[in-house]
Amino acid sequence: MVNNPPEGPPPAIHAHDLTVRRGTGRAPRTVLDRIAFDVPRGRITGLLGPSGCGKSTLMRTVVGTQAHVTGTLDVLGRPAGHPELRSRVGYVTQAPSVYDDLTVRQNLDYFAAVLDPGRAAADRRRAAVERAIADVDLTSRTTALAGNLSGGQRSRVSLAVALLGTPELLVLDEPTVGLDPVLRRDLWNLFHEITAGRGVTILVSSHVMDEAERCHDLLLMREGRILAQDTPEALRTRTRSATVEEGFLRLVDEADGRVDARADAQTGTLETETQR
Ligand SMILES: Nc1ncnc2c1ncn2[C@@H]1O[C@H](COP(=O)(O)OP(=O)(O)OP(=O)(O)O)[C@@H](O)[C@H]1O
Repeated sequence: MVNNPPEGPPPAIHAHDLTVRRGTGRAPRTVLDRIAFDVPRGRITGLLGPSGCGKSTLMRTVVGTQAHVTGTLDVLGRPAGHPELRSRVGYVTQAPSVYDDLTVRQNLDYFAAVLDPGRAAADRRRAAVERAIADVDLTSRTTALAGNLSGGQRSRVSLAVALLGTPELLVLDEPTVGLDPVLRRDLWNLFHEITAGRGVTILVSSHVMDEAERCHDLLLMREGRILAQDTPEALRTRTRSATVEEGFLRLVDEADGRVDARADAQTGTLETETQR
């Protein structure tokens, strides 16, 4: 691998010269454009940027479900999409992938059976389901139909499914969309517990800049490129900004050569929580 510091463990994700094209026909669009970044292990890395900048595409590429990929993308020391990564990487898509007509426990039993099939694995599956339900704090709702749960609870079921295989890396695509501030805080606390307690690496996307402050590290994206990779504090200091959002806008202006036009950039580049 290239660009790794000599000391410390290798990053959970290493990308170099990574390009993704999407769309059919003669002229597919370049959605990720020769990007390079590292995601350190055992930390929460936030992937932030405006709607349409390529966050979901990058996540799909990391979990190996995206076509038309060129360049280098190593995940947990293997090329993205390697079969060995199936049980080592958990992925939660934007829409909660649960069956509404099954209960919480039935959903988890089903996904556990897909992940670890066979009679011989029954005890292991039962233990994994119990642990995942406890992890997301849904022990009191195991017999509820998923279709009758609140948005936050459904997100938790999706997260529990992703936790079933005890992944080393969790890829979470905008898990807090549509949740109220209390549920968002609870979910972020859960992410921190998962990372601190088990050393799991989390790559989580959001287009709400407030959430940047909850991450250990940030990848700021814009129009298919990485604008910055930093900790929230380093980003604020480097850009002499009070918030990550302000720092992001300053970087956008610098990239556009519009350092004096920040007021323009504030008009809708990003969504803040108060606007949602
Ligand atoms: N199936 C597709 N075919 C062609 N282009 C696509 C397809 N899906 C997404 N795109 C384009 O790729 C770009 C990146 O989309 P992507 O969904 O990765 O962005 P995003 O940052 O996750 O957006 P959001 O925050 O709204 O989910 C967008 O310009 C989008 O129009």
